[in-house]
Amino acid sequence: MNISVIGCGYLGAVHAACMADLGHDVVGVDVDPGRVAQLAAGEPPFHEPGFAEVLRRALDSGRLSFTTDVSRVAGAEIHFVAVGTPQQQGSYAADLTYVDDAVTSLLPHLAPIDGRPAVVVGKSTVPVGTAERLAERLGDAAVLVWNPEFLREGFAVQDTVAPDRLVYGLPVDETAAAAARDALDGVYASMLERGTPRLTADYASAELVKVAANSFLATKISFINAMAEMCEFTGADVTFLAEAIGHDDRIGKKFLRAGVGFGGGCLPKDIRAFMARAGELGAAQSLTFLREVDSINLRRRQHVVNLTVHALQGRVPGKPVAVLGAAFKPHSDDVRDSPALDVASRLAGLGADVRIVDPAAGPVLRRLRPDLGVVDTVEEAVAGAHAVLLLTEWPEFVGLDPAVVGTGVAARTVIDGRNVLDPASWRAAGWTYVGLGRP
Ligand SMILES: NC(=O)c1ccc[n+]([C@@H]2O[C@H](COP(=O)([O-])OP(=O)(O)OC[C@H]3O[C@@H](n4cnc5c(N)ncnc54)[C@H](O)[C@@H]3O)[C@@H](O)[C@H]2O)c1
Ligand SMILES: O=c1ccn([C@@H]2O[C@H](COP(=O)(O)OP(=O)(O)O[C@H]3O[C@H](CO)[C@@H](O)[C@H](O)[C@H]3O)[C@@H](O)[C@H]2O)c(=O)[nH]1
Repeated sequence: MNISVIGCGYLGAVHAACMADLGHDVVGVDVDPGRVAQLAAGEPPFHEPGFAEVLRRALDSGRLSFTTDVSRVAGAEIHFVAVGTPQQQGSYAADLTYVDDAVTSLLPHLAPIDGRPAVVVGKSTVPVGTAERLAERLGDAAVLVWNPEFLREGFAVQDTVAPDRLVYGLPVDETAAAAARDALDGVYASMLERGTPRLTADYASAELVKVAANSFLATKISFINAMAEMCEFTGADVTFLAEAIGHDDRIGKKFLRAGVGFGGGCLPKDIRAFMARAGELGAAQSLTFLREVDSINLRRRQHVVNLTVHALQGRVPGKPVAVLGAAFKPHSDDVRDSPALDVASRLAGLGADVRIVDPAAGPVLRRLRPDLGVVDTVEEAVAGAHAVLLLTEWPEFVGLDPAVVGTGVAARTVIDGRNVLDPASWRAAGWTYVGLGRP
């Protein structure tokens, strides 16, 4: 099928390449000429395992191209909207400017193909009610489907081609809904043939599935981080607690890793936008718990700062501190709302001589935060450090030998912000080990 993808960031670029790899003809459109040039040259503009290979294969097949010229979407049967919906400056609400701009730019190029209406598919994460408003804006020019995306960074390719489920939010008009559903089924045929569950609903339900899922995940993390706080008060071990409660199938083991908390371009801004939307709808009370989820999460960052200040005996200015990790999670170079970067920034703000190292996010960090001391190796980061903070659980950090790391430091204190190191072996090597809710 002929497809266009508007917005080629983490979501759109991976979606475009994967759809072409599945055999569709895809044009990816982005307003950022640098990004388009990189993608067209087969260079991933971000770190995402497996993406470079899919991108290269899709480009070589001749089925994938990238452009800044939105008129090139004419001829596509299906147009995916995958632009950003970041948090507005000074408010919790989502900024829908990019989504509205994308629709505005598409409108002149939408036309029926072989008598079938054009189909616009919203993939961006939006406040409930957005799809209905956009459908009105599209009028007769296209049928709108809301098809939220659930991919995780670090697993984006795998999650795109083998999702847990597909959700379609369809228009009320049954004929339009059937046409749009069939068109989207054509795009996802290989997944549907493998038995991927496909759930259809109205627009509002489909939009809510996405933010409900992210709210649940964020709540799970803040729940275990609240338990970590309780463990800190009682001397109990949150990693044991998580394992023990996780044996109950109703609770499950996933998303119960206590530490410095959640970050990234999704969970933090999505729960805030959800709260903002609830307020607009007069339903703020239904989501007050998310306020607590957010504040537990942010508290963990300050807690790590406090632990570090304590380790430095309150004498922070000028003290070298090694920060291992900058990305919001391993296997990504995304530093959007990253807890690691936030902690590093707060410590730098207190005057610490922060040296931060990340296997993937170094170049991004040098561009975005030239004020921070970004280094290339763990050795450089820990040289002369009075405290070592592990804040992103990259395998190369988890596997560090405490004896080797210890040779470079000024003081052997490690703060394990992800509870991934083995306290016994670090202590045996002469380190003061500080976990988060873990003695
Ligand atoms: N990143 C993820 O893992 C993920 C997963 C699921 C859903 N989402 C949602 O998907 C959306 C996109 O997220 P992202 O992380 O890919 O964002 P991003 O910021 O990485 O990418 C957005 C891209 O859209 C481009 N853009 C902006 N306005 C445009 C326009 N009018 N026309 C064409 N291109 C335009 C930008 O230049 C940028 O390249 C968000 O709503 C996000 O919440 C993201
Ligand atoms: O037990 C856990 C699990 C995760 N995290 C943190 O939570 C954040 C988010 O992790 P994850 O959800 O794996 O990454 P994302 O790529 O942001 O994916 C989330 O956000 C996407 C965008 O909406 C959704 O599509 C995904 O389904 C949803 O998992 C990261 O900072 C993790 O370090 C924890 O602290 N403890």
